[in-house]
Amino acid sequence: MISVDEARAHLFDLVSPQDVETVALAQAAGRMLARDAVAMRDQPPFAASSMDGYAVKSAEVEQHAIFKIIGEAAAGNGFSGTVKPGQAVRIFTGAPMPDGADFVVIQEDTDRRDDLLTITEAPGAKSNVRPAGVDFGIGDRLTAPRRLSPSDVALLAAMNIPDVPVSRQPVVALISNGDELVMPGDTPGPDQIIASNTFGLKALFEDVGAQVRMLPIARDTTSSLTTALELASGTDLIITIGGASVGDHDLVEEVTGALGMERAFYKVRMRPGKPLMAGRLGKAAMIGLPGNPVSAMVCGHIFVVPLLRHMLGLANPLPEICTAPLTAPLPENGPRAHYMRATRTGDGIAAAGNQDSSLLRVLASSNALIVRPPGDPARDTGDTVDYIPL
Ligand SMILES: Nc1nc2c(c(=O)[nH]1)N[C@H]1C(S)=C(S)[C@@H](COP(=O)(O)OP(=O)(O)OC[C@H]3O[C@@H](n4cnc5c(N)ncnc54)[C@H](O)[C@@H]3O)O[C@H]1N2
Ligand code: MOO
Repeated sequence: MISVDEARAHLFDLVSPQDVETVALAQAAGRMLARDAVAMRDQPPFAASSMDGYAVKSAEVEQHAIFKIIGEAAAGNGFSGTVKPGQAVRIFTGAPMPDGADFVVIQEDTDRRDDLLTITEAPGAKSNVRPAGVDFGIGDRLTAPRRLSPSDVALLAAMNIPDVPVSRQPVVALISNGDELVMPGDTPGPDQIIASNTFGLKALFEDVGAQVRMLPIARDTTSSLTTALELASGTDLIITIGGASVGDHDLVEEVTGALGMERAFYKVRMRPGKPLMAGRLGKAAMIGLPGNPVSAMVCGHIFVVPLLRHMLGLANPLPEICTAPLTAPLPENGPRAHYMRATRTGDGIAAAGNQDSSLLRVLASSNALIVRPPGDPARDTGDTVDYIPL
């Protein structure tokens, strides 16, 4: 059996970075920026007023000063003249500052009678002028790779970038297999349960930017699993769920072998998730996840999410490792790395009492996985442990 790090290295070797494609800005949210975006303009492109008021010369600003109003500057319609001593221009938020003016007195601090303006309150030192290019200037960059957030999309729009180079989304095929499985909403027979893993994994992988195709559940026959795997052709990553272990009805190894899978590894020194397998199947990478629901989800977090992030071009695709003090002791760990469902609170972190790999309720109420290396000795309350936030 190989270690988690070795398994991840093998997995990364099975894929290449995704091609770059161009998408319209309106479709860019959530996509991975593939090349730096470079601003082609300054923002704002001119010194602009940040308030509604009157543009004047700062040297003349004092309480009781009087000005003659000579015109108006609005957002989108600037004032073309020049402000001379003793003059003011009515100005609105976002309007270009008129030549000659470098201060905006907010209208609450003034009294206007026809064309005469009096400053009634002592204005503060703040000029209420945004310098040209204060947000960004020509040549400023939004650096790649980065997953584009709504704020990034707003910034790209302001930079006047209508088409965005992004990494093509990895297409993932998900194949649950087992005679016991039916889809949520179906009526299970007396020996059947609901296929939950497909849904949890789909959500997990879409959350990091993959496109997921949920294929029909394969039955426990070689022909059914073969058909499902054939339906997955053309995808970047084929993931089977269940049937990975040593039981008579665990067919993934046999069927993928018959289809010519070049196996990279089978079985990892970890818990849950030991019967993980991976290799290449045609042009796609293939991962066989264990069927136990928590094992499948933990392997999704530990292996598949980093693999997808790697395919999308991120330099640091691995899960973030944090540390926290234990609020309850832990027994000695066995020979496999253990990813323990746990709850992180303000006081520290505690593992759930029951770590059975079938318990989705425990997983759903956990917000962290404590990471225990193989052979980790017993730990006391207060000892620092590593964990991965979920
Ligand atoms: N003799 C041994 N038995 C087992 C070993 C072993 O080393 N020797 N390993 C155990 C471990 S660890 C795991 S994990 C499981 C994994 O087995 P499989 O990958 O073959 O999974 P299945 O047997 O098909 O299913 C296990 C369990 O999970 C349920 N399941 C499967 N798919 C789904 C799904 N899509 N949604 C919800 N639940 C699913 C399935 O009904 C079973 O209850 O093997 C141990 N056995
Ligand atoms: O190691 Mo299996 O993946 O616990 O249930």
